Amino acid sequence: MVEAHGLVKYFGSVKALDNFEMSVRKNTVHGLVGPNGSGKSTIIRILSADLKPDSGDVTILGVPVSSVREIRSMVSLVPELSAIPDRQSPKKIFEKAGRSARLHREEIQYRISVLSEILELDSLLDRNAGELSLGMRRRLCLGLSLIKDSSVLLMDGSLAELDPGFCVKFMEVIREQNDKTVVLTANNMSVIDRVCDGVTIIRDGTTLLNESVMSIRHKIGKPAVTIKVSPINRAKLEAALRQQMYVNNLYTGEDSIIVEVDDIIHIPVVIRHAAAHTEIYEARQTMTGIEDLYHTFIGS
Ligand SMILES: Nc1ncnc2c1ncn2[C@@H]1O[C@H](COP(=O)(O)OP(=O)(O)OP(=O)(O)O)[C@@H](O)[C@H]1O
Repeated sequence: MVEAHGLVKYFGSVKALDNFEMSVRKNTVHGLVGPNGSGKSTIIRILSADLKPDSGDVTILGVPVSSVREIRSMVSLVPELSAIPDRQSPKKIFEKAGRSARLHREEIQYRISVLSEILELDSLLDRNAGELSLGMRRRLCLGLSLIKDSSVLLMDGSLAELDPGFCVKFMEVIREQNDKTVVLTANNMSVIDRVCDGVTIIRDGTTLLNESVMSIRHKIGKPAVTIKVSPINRAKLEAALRQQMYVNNLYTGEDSIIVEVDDIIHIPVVIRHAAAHTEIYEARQTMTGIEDLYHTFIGS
C-alpha cells in the first residue's frame, strides 16, 4: 500500500535517508520508530509530497509520490499544534478545514458532530482553542486530519501528550472504518506495541526492521540470548548460527546479536558456538520482545 524502496535524501552534506525501505499494508496502523534525528520526519514529508527524495521509489496505493496532486488528495497529514489558532474555537477551526476540503455545510456539521464525539471534544467546541489542554489540542489536530476523507493518515509525533487509553480507542475507531491506513512516528516502542499492526525501525536513515507487530509478539516469551561480540568473524558466526536447528531466529544489531532458541538449554550452546568464532564482550539471557529488539537494533 505504502512502498518505499532505496530512498536516499541529503540535506546539504547530511545524509538523512540512506537506502531506506518500508512496506505498509493497506488498512493497517504502521509505526515508524527510531531515535531523534534518524529520519522519521523526512519520510513523513516525502510521503505527504512535501519533499522530494534524491533517489528511490515511493508509491502510495500504486501512485508515485511525484504525482503531487493525486498524492495530496489521498493523504492527510495531522497538523502540528502550532497550526491551531489560540483565539478561535474548535468548531470554527473545524468549519474552516471543512470549507478548505470543499465539503458542503451539512457535511461539515455532520463530521464535526461525529469527530467531536470520537475525540471527546463535544463540550469544548465553543471554547477558545488556546484554553484547551495540550492533549485536547492534540485531539483537535487529529480531528482536522479526519475532516476530509483520506485513505492515508500521516502522524508525525501526533500521539505525544495523549493518554494511552485514548490512543487505543482512537485507533480502534480508525480500524473500524476499514479504509484507512495510518503511518505514525514514535520515539519509543510502548505506543507501537499498543496501537500498531506493523513497525519499521530506523536508525541513521536506514531500515533495521520492517515487520508485523503480530509476528514480533509471537516471538515474545521465547528464550533468547543477546550477545555483544567483536566485529571480527561476526558475519561467519551469524551464518553458522543460522544453520543450527535449535536457532529459531537471529536479529542483528550494531554491536550485538539476539539469538532466539527453541529451548533455554540451548543458550550455553550458542555462547560456546559464539566463543569459538569470535570474542564475546557480553552475553545476557533475555526473552525476545518488542522493547528488547528495539534496544538491540538502535544500540542503547
Ligand atoms: N530542513 C533540513 N535542513 C537540514 N537538515 C535537515 C532538515 N530536516 C532534517 N534534517 C536533518 O536530517 C536528519 C533527519 O532528521 P529528521 O527530522 O527526519 O529526524 P527525526 O527522526 O524525525 O528526528 P526527531 O525524532 O528528533 O523528530 C537530521 O540529521 C536532521 O538534522
